[in-house]
Parts: sequence; C-alpha cells; structure tokens
Amino acid sequence: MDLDAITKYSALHAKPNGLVLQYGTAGFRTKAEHLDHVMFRMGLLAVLRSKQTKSTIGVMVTASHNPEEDNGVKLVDPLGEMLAPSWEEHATCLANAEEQDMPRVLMDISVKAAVNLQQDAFVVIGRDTRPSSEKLSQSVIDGVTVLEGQFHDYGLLTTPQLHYMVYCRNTSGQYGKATIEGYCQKLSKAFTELTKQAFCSGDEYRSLKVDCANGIGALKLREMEHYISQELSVQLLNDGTKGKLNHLCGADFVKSHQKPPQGMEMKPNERCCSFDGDADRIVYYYLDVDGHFHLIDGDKIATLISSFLKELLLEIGESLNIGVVQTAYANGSSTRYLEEVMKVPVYCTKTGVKHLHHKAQEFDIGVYFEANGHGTVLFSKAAEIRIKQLAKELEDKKRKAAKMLENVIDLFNQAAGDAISDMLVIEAILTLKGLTVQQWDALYMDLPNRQLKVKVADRQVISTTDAERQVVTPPGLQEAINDLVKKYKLSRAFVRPSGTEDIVRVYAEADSQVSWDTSIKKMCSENLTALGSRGGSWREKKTI
Ligand SMILES: CC(=O)N[C@H]1[C@@H](OP(=O)(O)O)O[C@H](CO)[C@@H](O)[C@@H]1O
Ligand SMILES: [Mg+2]
Repeated sequence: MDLDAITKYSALHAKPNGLVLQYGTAGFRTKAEHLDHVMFRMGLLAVLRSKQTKSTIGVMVTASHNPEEDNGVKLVDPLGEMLAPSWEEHATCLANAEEQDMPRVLMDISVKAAVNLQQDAFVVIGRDTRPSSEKLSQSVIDGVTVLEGQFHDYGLLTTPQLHYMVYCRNTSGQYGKATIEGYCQKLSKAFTELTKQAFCSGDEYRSLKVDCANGIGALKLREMEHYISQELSVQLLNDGTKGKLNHLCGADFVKSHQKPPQGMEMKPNERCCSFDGDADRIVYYYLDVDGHFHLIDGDKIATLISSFLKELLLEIGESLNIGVVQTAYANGSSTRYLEEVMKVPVYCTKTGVKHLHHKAQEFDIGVYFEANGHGTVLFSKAAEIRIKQLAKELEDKKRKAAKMLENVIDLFNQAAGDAISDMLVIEAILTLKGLTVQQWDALYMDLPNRQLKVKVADRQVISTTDAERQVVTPPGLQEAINDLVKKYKLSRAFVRPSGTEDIVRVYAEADSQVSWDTSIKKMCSENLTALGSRGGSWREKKTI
C-alpha cells in the first residue's frame, strides 16, 4: 500500500471536519455535497474487499427515492448481495476517520480483515441519473485507482442491474452475461417463453403505464422495451425529460401518499405501476369506476407470486418447500391470507432487504417482499437443478409447468429486488392466469393502517426485539402498546427507530374503529413525548 499516494490523493477528496455518517440499511446517504470523501474512501474499501474475497465487488452511487439533491453509495458483495455486516462497520470507520487518520484506519482494516494486499482487485461501478452522480462515481474510481485496483465503469445502471453484473462476473457468466445486452436478453427470453404459454392474452393484458420516477428506470426500461414489444407495450411516464427525480412521483411517493403520481392520467381499471428512483422497488395501482384509488403493494405482489408458484409446484407434484418472508410492516390481512388460505409458511424479519434476503435463502423457493415493493424470489441451487431436470423428464401438463418454473427462475433477479424484472414476472402471471388488476386486488382486503413519524431527541433509546415487533426499552412503552391493542379487534401496533431517517416510526393497524386512531395518537403523545418528542404527522392509508 502506497500510503504517501493515498494521503496525497485523499487530500483532493478531503473530509469536512466533524462530519459523522453511518453505513446504514441502504449504505451512506446524505446531501450530495457532503459525499465526495465518502466516495473516494468507498473506492479504497471496495479494493480491500475485492482482495479479501478474491472476487469482483460492486459500488453503486445512488440515493434511491431520496430527493434529487441527496446522494449515496453502497457496496455489493460477490454474489450480488448486500455488504457483510462486519464490513459495514469498516465502512463506517473509514468514512468517519479524520483526514490525517484515514491511511492508518485503512491499514487497520486490512490487518483486521486479513486482506492479502498482493491479491488483484476488480471493482465495477454503476450510478443513477442524479446530477451529482457522475462526479461522485469519478471519486470512487479515484479511490480504486490509487490502491491499484482495476475497474469497469458501467455508467448509468439501475441498482439491481449492478447487483446482476457482480453476480454474473463472479459465477464466470453462468448466471448470465455481465452486460446490459446480456441482462435484457436473459429477462426478455424468459418473459417471451412464459407468455407464449398463455391461452388468452387479449389487448387488456398487453399494455401497462409505468411511472419511472424521472429516474434511471426510464432509460433502462427503454432499452428493454424493444426486446419485449411483441408481448407487452409499456407507456413510460415521468421519464426524466421534464420533471425532477422522485418529485411527486415514484413508488415511494405513491405508497406513502396513497395517490397517483403527477403526470399519470388513469382511466378506470387501467393497470399502472411506479418504480422508485433507482428501480429496485415497484408498486401497482388502478382507479376503480368510482374514481377510487387502489394500491397494490409489495404484500399483494408477494401473494400473487407465491400463489402462482404454489400452483406450478402442485402441478408438477414436487414437494419443494416454499416460504414467504415479510417484515412487521406487512399488512395483517396479507399474512393471514398467505397462512390460512394459501397454507404457505410466513416469516417475519427486521426491516431492510438484507434481512429478508438472508431468511429467504433458507428455502427451496424463498419469496420476499417489503410492503413498499422491494423484493424478489430466490431459488436454491438444488431446487434449480431439480426443476431443470423435471422440465426434461416430465411429460405434457407437468412438463409445461416445470418449463414455466424454469423460465420464472431466469426472469427473477436473484441478486436483488428489481422493478423491471418484478414487473415482467407480474405481467406474465396476470396474462397466464387471465387475471385483471381488480381480480388481483380482490385476493384480500388490506386492514386499515397508519404510519406515524415521530421526532424524538435520541431515537436510539428505543430498542426492540422479535423482529422489531416488541419494544424492550424504554420501560413501559410496550405495556402501553399492549394495553391499547387488547381493546381492538385484529389490532397490531409497534414502534421502532428508523434505520435511514432521524425519526421513530409508529405503525398501527386494526379493523374499522374510529377510536383506535385517537387512542394510538394518545399513546404516542403520552409515551414518546416523554422521550423529548417534537411531534409527528400521520401518513394515512385508509380511513379507520
Ligand atoms: C417502513 C419502511 O418502508 N422502511 C424502509 C426504510 O427503512 P427504515 O429503517 O424504516 O427507515 O428504508 C429502507 C431502505 O430503503 C427500506 O428497506 C425500509 O423498508
Ligand atoms: Mg430504491
């Protein structure tokens, strides 16, 4: 390690004194102007991680659904997964080291993690469409180069596409070709094969309006468009030609405001969807004939997908185990429907896709989605081999079902939740099952629910257990929630500190009772105000 060169180049990406950031659920995220040193240092860290794992490591420059002025960065591990927790800690230490200490901290990390500095390193880089992203990704490259790592800059990519590239490169192309063309070809081939099997694919199944949040999703869906145009016509809105990234549009806006994005003209019963700013989340929605807005979130996406997979497994008569992974934010109706009607086991993990992804790896087929629309399906290697074998051995209807499963495996991005891939899966399932968006929505009725953001002096005084569903500290808070919950039917409430914002999140759901709403607010003001609350605002989903 050439410490002189590192010191010299680091000075060109100097850290503002006193700035402290944490590698959180989604990497580092803050105002773009504070991130130059973080990018340079993440370039350095990616080289160390690459040397340690003897694999290609990814660096994605994006702040997903945050406002355009923000930016962020996250590292992608060898099989396209999120960075390992011990390296998240290294990332935080390195980003926060004051300028003069940085080379020493870097050395410490390489010693602690037993990095062989003689090993070659290779880093791939992608970025979203934010005005600040190009310059910031250049700072990542500076970090990689000063440690003599090699790199490939993919330029503009969706976050899941970068995960895909990393996965492809570390499996010698077995997962697919590590190019945009390879990505489009793999997905479109699986999509075409699948939809070919449909009996009915009338016009209503063939067109879809997509709100691209004025982000990278628009560019990448355009590239995919001509590969799938025979089967599906997509109309792109908020494609970045006029509006501002994530402003009044995108999956996060639609999910949290429960209304259509700006720029989307919807006819009754027309199927529409929204991507978020880096195209790793998707939600669907429509207006009914009375003009009421209906959101179809990650929970209902997981339900549609798992019921389809279960039917195919029944058809081929193979007892592969299937599990659905959710977080505490999943609507109680979805959990009940999956467990009681579909008889699928459901598991709850902490918030953040890395937790869901990890749990989903325990099953032959692991379906995971956050309510906000981030998710995918993972197939174990053994399940994949078995399905491929059955697609050759079985006959007639069984063979057809096995072939469909084979294509479904290829259509899902198994490295990360992917709006483009999920959209194609959903469109294929709706076509194959001959379902309209209303029929899909009618699988179950969401319980009315609320989310509240409360500012407190120090959100870390709240600690939780049981996948964040129970409060441990401060004392008394869980008892207050228990007292409240037992008075209402089908009610559930929990409080946890956010991992991405300086706030505490309160979630509550119950069947329709006006007083529940008032009671929850009262509980919050009595218990959270004691923590130095600075008030909060309800995000309404449905009126109780
Ligand atoms: C309730 C909610 O939607 N929480 C989001 C949000 O996490 P918080 O820790 O709740 O701030 O951002 C995460 C990263 O994007 C996402 O994974 C998660 O689902
Ligand atoms: Mg995102």
